[in-house]
Amino acid sequence: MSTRHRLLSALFSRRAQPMPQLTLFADPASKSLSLSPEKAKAKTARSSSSRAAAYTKRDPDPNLWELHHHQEDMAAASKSRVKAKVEEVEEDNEHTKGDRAKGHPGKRRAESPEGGGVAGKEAKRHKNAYEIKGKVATAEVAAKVDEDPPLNQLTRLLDEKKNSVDKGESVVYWMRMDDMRIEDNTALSQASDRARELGVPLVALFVISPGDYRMHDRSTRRIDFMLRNLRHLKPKLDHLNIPLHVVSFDKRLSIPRKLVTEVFPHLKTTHVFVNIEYEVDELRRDIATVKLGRANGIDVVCLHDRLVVPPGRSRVRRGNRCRCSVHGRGVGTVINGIRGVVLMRFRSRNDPSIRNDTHFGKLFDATPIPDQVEGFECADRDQIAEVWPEGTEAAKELQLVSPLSDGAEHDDKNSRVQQYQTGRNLVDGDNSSKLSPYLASGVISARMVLAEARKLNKKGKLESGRDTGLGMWVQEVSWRDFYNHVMSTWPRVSMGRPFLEKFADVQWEVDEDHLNAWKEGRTGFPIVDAAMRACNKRGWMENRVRMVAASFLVKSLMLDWRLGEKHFMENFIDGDLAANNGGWQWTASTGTDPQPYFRIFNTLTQSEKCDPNGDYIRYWVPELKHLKGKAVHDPFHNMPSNEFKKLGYPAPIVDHKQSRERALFRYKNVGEKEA
Ligand SMILES: Cc1cc2nc3c(=O)[nH]c(=O)nc-3n(C[C@H](O)[C@H](O)[C@H](O)COP(=O)(O)OP(=O)(O)OC[C@H]3O[C@@H](n4cnc5c(N)ncnc54)[C@H](O)[C@@H]3O)c2cc1C
Repeated sequence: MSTRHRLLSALFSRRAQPMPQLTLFADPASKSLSLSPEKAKAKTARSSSSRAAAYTKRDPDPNLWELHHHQEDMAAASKSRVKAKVEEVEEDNEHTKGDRAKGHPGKRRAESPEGGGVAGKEAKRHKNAYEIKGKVATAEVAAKVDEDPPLNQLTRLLDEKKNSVDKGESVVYWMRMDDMRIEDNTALSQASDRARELGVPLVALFVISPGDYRMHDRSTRRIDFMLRNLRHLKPKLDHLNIPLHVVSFDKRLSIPRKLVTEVFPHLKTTHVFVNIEYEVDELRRDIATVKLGRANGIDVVCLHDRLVVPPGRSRVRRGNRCRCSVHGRGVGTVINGIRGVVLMRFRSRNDPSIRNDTHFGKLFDATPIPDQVEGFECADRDQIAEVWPEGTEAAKELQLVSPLSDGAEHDDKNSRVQQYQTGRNLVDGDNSSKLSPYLASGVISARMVLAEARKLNKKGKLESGRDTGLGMWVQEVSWRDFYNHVMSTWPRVSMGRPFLEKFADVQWEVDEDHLNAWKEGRTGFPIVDAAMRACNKRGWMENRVRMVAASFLVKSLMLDWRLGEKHFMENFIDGDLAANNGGWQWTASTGTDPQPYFRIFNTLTQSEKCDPNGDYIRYWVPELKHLKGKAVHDPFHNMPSNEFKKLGYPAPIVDHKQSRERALFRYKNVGEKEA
């Protein structure tokens, strides 16, 4: 058994053996797991060049993004460099100004500086109100963007008749941080076809943007995973004689201009292929790149790749509800309709003569992949790398509940995938695939996993439904598709707005101590604390405990769901805006599928259901490791107070019954606080 598999089974298969504490990472007996100070030393890479350049014609009523771009450009021209934090503050302020400049009086904002419900002076005292301020669009701006979502704008742009472009000397595949693979990659596959047609070499490009990562709350683990995957891909591309060119632009809004005016000309290309990212900022970046490219004789081709079924091709609505179950069946129907999942083939490699080319030959070593990104140094990189190794092969090797695992072909009752139906809500064992980091970074594609899932069905169909483990698993993968559909159709959700605007002004508590207790796993609710400590230590959580921890923050502590959304993004290795936002909005009852506000998770009941023997809690909350029986779920109410005190574990920070009533009142009477 490899070191990694030992570690994985230690971390995930808790029933089988006594669970080691997470200090096992530094286990002296296992040298490969101990921290290496040398490795931890970071080299930082940053390229910064500020060339003022004219930007494309602006709309008379510029949207927020373009406004930001303009302001950033002006700032770049006048100042050489401003510290990262200061920049964000300025950007946030411009955001607010921008809304007003467009004639939006910002009524909600005046009442609720967070764009949500913490009113007046109180909000200003809340440190975290500042953190999320500026990332929350006003209701008016969000509604306007929803009217004509950026994906529609991009689609129209791509459908427009375009002028033919000159041949150029290369074709570029611009790899994004969520399509980090060679296999089944639409843009890469089409770029390689085009290069072959034109008889020119294919070049892979990767853009690092710390400013983008800061703005989008990327976790250090996710960025480290990105770099590891990039390093893993480089020799593979090299083997195909494809150079990987890596550039770094701190200012995310300058990317289209930098690429079109500097990078693409340097790569001597007029044909660029990308896979579309469905987040608002990313779509706007692509719109700008396509427009600017066209104005400069460069064709930027944007393709659907991230999802099994591209947005809009499967029904997500029934009546006036937008439901994943409908979508899940839609995915099955589309795939079975086209007789299977179509995987993209990568057909051609560059001619080896590229290496002797005076220009392209140099690209192979010109831009090394940085060891770390400044501001995103991953403190626990070695441990995280052991648990979540990079590369498509590693994803396929996960011996967990996945159609990709060995043994998955046994679709009898012993099959792990079939057991998913009963096991998926249990957190005390090895019950789910752990593929989310790989799917979020595109190290494997959702098409690849569904193609494997389809093979497991005896009739060769893609099952989707709640009746079998496999069907259920496919449905879970459909959630990923679904939330991307939602985000691209209602971009408001990636602008900090609730999907259901009627809950925008729910009144949130302002309590730094409660927020920190939640983040650090010190709430006195063992299952919540276990989940949050797991999040902090391994950058990942099982779905059920994500829901429990999220529900506790929102409904029990009555803290703004966006604070939790941000914290998860900043810590998870699988941080993904669509899935994370979808999960938070579902839990906060502000989202699509029904989780009505009056359905509030009972933390204790959830704990007993998802961790029946308490093993998960004992593992992550060592203060409770000697507790027997049900006391482990609620030690405060099940132990004499002097015994409880000896545990060194906190008493519950809220009363479940009272907090439930408070949540019910605040959701029912949006904008009000109970007397
Ligand atoms: C509050 C909250 C935040 C979340 N944040 C993220 C996130 O940042 N990134 C992320 O990938 N998932 C997120 N999820 C969804 C889900 O919890 C994880 O995808 C899942 O726990 C990953 O474990 P797994 O790979 O073993 O999943 P499995 O159960 O094996 O499912 C297979 C795959 O299906 C997809 N999937 C499963 N459930 C969901 C779901 N509810 N929504 C979207 N996709 C799903 C994932 O890609 C997953 O890897 C969140 C859920 C909640 C409730």
